Amino acid sequence: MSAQIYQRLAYYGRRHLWPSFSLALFFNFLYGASTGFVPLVIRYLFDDILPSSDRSRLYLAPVAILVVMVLRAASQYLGAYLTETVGQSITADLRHQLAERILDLPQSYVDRNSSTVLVSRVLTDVSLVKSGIVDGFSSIFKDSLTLLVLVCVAFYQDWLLSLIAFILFPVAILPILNSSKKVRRHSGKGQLSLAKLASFLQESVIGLRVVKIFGMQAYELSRFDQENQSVLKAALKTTRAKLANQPLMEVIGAIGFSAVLVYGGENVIAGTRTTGNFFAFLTSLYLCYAPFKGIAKSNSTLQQGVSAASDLFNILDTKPEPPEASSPQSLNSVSEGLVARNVSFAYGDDLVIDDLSLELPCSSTVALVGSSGGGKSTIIDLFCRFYDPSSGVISIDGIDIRQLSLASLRSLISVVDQNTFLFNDTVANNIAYGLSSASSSQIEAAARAANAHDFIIQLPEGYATLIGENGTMLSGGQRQRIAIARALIKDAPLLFLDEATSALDSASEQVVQEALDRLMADRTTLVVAHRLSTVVNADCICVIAGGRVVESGNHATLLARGGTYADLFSTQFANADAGSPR
Ligand SMILES: Nc1ncnc2c1ncn2[C@@H]1O[C@H](COP(=O)(O)OP(=O)(O)OP(=O)(O)O)[C@@H](O)[C@H]1O
Repeated sequence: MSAQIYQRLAYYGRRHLWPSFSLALFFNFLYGASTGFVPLVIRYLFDDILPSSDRSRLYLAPVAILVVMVLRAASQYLGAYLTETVGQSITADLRHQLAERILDLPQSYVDRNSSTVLVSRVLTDVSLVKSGIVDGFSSIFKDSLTLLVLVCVAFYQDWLLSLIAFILFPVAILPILNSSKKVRRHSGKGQLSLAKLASFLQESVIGLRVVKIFGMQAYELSRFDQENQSVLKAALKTTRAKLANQPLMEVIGAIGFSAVLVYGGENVIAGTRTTGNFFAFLTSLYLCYAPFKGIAKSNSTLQQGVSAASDLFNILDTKPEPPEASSPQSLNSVSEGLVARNVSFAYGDDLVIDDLSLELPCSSTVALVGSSGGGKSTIIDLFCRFYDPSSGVISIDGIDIRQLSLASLRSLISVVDQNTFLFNDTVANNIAYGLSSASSSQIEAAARAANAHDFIIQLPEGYATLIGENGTMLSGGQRQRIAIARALIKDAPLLFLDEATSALDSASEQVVQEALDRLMADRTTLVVAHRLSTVVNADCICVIAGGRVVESGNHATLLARGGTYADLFSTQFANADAGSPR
């Protein structure tokens, strides 16, 4: 499992193999090799220079050490910088791929997962992967090279003493592997809890009005604290697993060092070993200690990165849905219309659309009405291919929409619903969202047609005004008119209106309805509406109940029939002094 993750991370690294990674390898090797030079100089000093009382060679030694140390410092700087470059570039690639995948995530995935958890998880995971690669992997890499050089130097100096010093090192491998698993497990749980925590906070901020009006601050805080405790527990477990190796390393190091001290010391006293030889060996051993401990420490950082990478790869492996046809077709316009034949669809096991058949002829207006939960919005989602039906066919001009490329299908459709989503950008950019190349005169024309121009020019910076997160600076009716202007600019032949005026008061509704009338002109329109007054002029009204069409016809026919529509209509006009239908 983790081998696959390393493999995939290595795959990302391939692009940076030359020159960054290769040079990083070279400089890290140089760094390790230069460390190994120190004990050799010490041995030379004690065994050759000092006994010979040769002053010229004595002054040469510090010069040599200085040169090597300058080389070492430069290697350290360049090695660290290049490794960081590789790590940062890999994480940038990963971020790009994640953004690409998130923009393509299946709607069902988005329905199942909290958006904040997803977003904050991705962000924390990416930063952990970065630390795993840059801090973890690069330190392990550098320390391993240094350790390798020092062990070689030690064996070169004295294989027997080296054997005594290093014989216990392999004992540390099993506990390290064991703690790696624990670090991965607890760190994964901690990341999830942290993401949930972020989600709580964001929800509380977005829903602050509701929290305050219901006086639920204490309740929200207790929910937060519960998750906060989970984060704390996971963090402490991760820390315990991380720290577990340190004492073991110390003990192994101390045992090795003591054994060398006794055996080597005996040799020096017995005269079978020179002091220089022994001191140089002890120096090698001492120098081994830092990289040896460093490997164990960095391994934990690497494991956290591996755990985070595994979560990110799960997102990357989510198949985009719905799938594109193997050789998708394109349509630039609609000449016949849209037809749904015997379409069924379920959210999980919950059948919501049941053998529905419906026609939306070109240039006509068809209305979907009916009680809440009947499946009207789901029908629009199916027409946009946010979901695919489990059976039946939806076609445009006789072509199954699954055979059309997603881009082509969606270029034929504009949707205006009651929850218009606006981006935290300028008014102009929000209007031009469907056509980023739109000129300012096109934007203004669309805004005028959408009855939005007058309020836009009242804004502090007119069309250049930033409208805040999801257009918080605007009223519901203003947001709707921006959405209508956006649809006008897109100029798609199919228009789906889902309760586009339901959230508005009658004065705003009138202004928005006027704009909608302009938008609907010469377009093929599907309107979902609860207020029947808005759909009486439709060419065809379909009453939806239990995911199927239970009645259809124009207003007059349906009223005359005296069925469900007639009941709905009379109830609405009896309950509300809604005035006469348009
Ligand atoms: N993303 C979803 N996941 C699971 N079930 C869903 C989802 N969206 C809607 N549903 C369920 O599907 C059914 C139909 O919902 P839909 O929104 O299509 O009805 P509707 O007729 O548009 O309702 P309304 O008039 O209240 O907007 C409902 O029972 C709803 O709970």
